[in-house]
Amino acid sequence: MQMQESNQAILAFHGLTKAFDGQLAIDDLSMTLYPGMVVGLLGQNGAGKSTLMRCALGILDVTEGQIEILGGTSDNISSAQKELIGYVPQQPFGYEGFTVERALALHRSFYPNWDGSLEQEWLSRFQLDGAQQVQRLSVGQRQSLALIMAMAYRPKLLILDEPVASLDPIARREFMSDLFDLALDAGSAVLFSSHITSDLERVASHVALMRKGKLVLFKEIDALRESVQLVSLKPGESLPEGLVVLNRQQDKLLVDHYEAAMAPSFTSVTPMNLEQLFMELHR
Ligand SMILES: Nc1ncnc2c1ncn2[C@@H]1O[C@H](COP(=O)(O)OP(=O)(O)OP(=O)(O)O)[C@@H](O)[C@H]1O
Repeated sequence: MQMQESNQAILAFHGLTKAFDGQLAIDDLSMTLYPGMVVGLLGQNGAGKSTLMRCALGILDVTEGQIEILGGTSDNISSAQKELIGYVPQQPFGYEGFTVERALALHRSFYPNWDGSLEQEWLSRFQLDGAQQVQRLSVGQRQSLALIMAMAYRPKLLILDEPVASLDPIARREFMSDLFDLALDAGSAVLFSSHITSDLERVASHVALMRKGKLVLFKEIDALRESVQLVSLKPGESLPEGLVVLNRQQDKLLVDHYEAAMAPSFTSVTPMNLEQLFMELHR
């Protein structure tokens, strides 16, 4: 996907650091999301993904650094800006005691740009019954409802913390393609975390890989297949200039910024899919 750098950033982290009781959860992280970007955030449990999202939304104060969000800053998000942001936390939710229909009616009233036909389309897609009590919904149905609530007003910025973990494969696949359409049609940016690397490969334009609070990799998913490789150096050869070592395991190196011209320096060069890359990074 072609990104226009001249577009105004929708979300930008500048040297973000977040500590809890002196323990770093985010460590000097910088990353910018432009319109049309669907960024898949990948990292082990505790890597800092939810913390990053909660800092972006001003739910958590930052320890150091700045976050720009929709032309403002995360410590002072206006109600007009909030109408342009959709967020689904890892554990939605509220609306206990409401039916699905009443919960949606209340939620809808906060968003002037609510798209009723999109809401109806998704309700039937997820087979949600408007008369059902919210507290009686299954975990996956609640997640579906949370997604409708976060997306039916076509937000400019959509932040989803493991949005599909409880969805069945059919719902997941359909939702994922909607996500992509939303970003492209509405010129929105999406930041979503997921442990399902195949989903991420299918819909993300970019992957952001976090390890222990640091952003280890942030690049277009297509570029990843070229530039990240598992290599073994020929005896006596030194590492080509420009190559960045992400991890080292005996004679195997996981490298970024690989180029075909560097091949003579290695006895083996193995491309990685996202899951393999993730495994190699954490060996
Ligand atoms: N409110 C908090 N108080 C103290 N420590 C916290 C708090 N929230 C998160 N942490 C710590 O920050 C680190 C990052 O947690 P975070 O929830 O961001 O990870 P994550 O990548 O989202 O993990 P998962 O994939 O399990 O959801 C962890 O060590 C966690 O214990």
